Amino acid sequence: MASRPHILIVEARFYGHIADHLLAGAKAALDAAGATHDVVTVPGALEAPAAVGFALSGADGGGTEYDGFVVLGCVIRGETFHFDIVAGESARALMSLSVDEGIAVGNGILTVENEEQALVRADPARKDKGGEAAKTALRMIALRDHFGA
Ligand SMILES: Nc1c(NC[C@H](O)[C@H](O)[C@H](O)CO)[nH]c(=O)[nH]c1=O
Ligand SMILES: CC(=O)[C@@H](O)COP(=O)(O)O
Repeated sequence: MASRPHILIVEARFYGHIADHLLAGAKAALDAAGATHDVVTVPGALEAPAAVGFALSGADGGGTEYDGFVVLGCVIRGETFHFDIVAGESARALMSLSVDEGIAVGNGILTVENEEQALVRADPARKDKGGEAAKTALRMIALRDHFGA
């Protein structure tokens, strides 16, 4: 793994107060690991995979300055099928990017039934899913480096 992994955090701010918690947890985990990071925001979880793709293509059209990616967001079920689309498609697209592009991704997009479930999972002092996603990205960077991939 790079001496100081450089991470892109993609933050979906559909629920800003939830995103704030997730971001705090992710930043704390990256800082504790000695990693550096940049943060970009997107409107919602559906846009998060595209942001990763933009970073991968980059200004020079190839490669990326980032060793890995942490994607943060919160999808809360409403009255319609849209939850399934947003939750399912964002996860599917991130999974496809990680497998097809061989990139290290920590998926910290919460998919929950209500705000209380989201708060418990976003809070760094409780389930800290943002920190968990950051640690996952770092682990996958190390694993990729182990295989020389
Ligand atoms: N309902 C939630 C959304 N919906 C918005 C979509 O993510 C997307 O921005 C919109 O469909 C325009 O393309 N996004 C979340 O992140 N969380 C939700 O609960
Ligand atoms: C997950 C969503 O897109 C959700 O906010 C949509 O709510 P609704 O299904 O009530 O329109």
